[in-house]
Amino acid sequence: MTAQTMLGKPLAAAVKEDLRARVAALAERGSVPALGTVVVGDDPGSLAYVRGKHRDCAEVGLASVQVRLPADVDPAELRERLLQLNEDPACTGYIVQLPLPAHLDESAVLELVHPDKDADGLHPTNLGRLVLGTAAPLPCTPAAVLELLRASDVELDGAEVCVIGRGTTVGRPMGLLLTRRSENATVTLCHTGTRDLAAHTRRADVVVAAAGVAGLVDADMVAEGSVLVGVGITRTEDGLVGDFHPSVLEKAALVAPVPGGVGPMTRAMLLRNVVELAERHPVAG
Ligand SMILES: Nc1nc2c(c(=O)[nH]1)N[C@@H](CN(C=O)c1ccc(C(=O)N[C@@H](CCC(=O)O)C(=O)O)cc1)CN2
Ligand SMILES: [Mg+2]
Repeated sequence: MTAQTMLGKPLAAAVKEDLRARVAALAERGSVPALGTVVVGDDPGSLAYVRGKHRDCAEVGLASVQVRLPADVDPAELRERLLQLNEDPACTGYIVQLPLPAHLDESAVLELVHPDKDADGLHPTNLGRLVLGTAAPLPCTPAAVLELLRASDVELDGAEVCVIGRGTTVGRPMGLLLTRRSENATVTLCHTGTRDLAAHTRRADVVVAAAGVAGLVDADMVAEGSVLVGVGITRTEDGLVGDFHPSVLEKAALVAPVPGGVGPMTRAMLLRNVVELAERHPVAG
């Protein structure tokens, strides 16, 4: 079997087209939504991702504003800037680009973002809403994985899904999304302490790999005809490498590649969150 691929770009383009119309409708009602980005330090990868977010905003007609702070910023100064964004009526929602420098407590920083302005869906209140199944902005990467699976008509009802990675931005919320009644999957959440990873991945209809370990899952570890979604990404001398070894392509039915699969959709999901926040809490621009 040679796997088909689930590509993120065409799907992201369709999402953006829908969002452009919704942003135009908001503008007609006098509301101009804007995304804020907060970058601490000058990590080239983070700066590139944030540049992409501002470009994406412009593409769909959203305004955007960037806050940049030095890598050694005083936590009190960062707090002050986030509280200003919480109060700023021109900012619909914002994100704090991760990872943060080591002297900052990531969870404490994310908790400073007002839940109504949480464009990344990572505030504890919004993660709690995800647990309860009430309306909330969804974390962008798990939402992107779900949209890719839906677009390819992957049957999730009753499916065995193995998620590799227990982080707050991907693995844990991924498990919560997939086990909602509307998705109805059975999820096994694996991590670095999992004793026999292959036993879990081999049993799965769908594997979502967010470990960030290049080539971690090879053909021998997956079922014939399975659906594989790559999230983890490693930069090597040979370029970007995902968590799935290329050998899986001979065994799987459907693969979301790295790069080119989940990444572009993650960006589109951030835009969708901003537009939904604006529709829920309109402000005059
Ligand atoms: N506050 C946040 N920080 C981070 C998030 C996030 O969702 N919110 N996710 C990642 C970085 N990220 C967005 O911020 C992101 C990563 C990768 C891609 C992407 O399109 N990847 C491409 C490859 C492009 C490349 O790296 O050269 C792909 O997979 O095809 C988009 C967004 C961590 N921080
Ligand atoms: Mg830290």
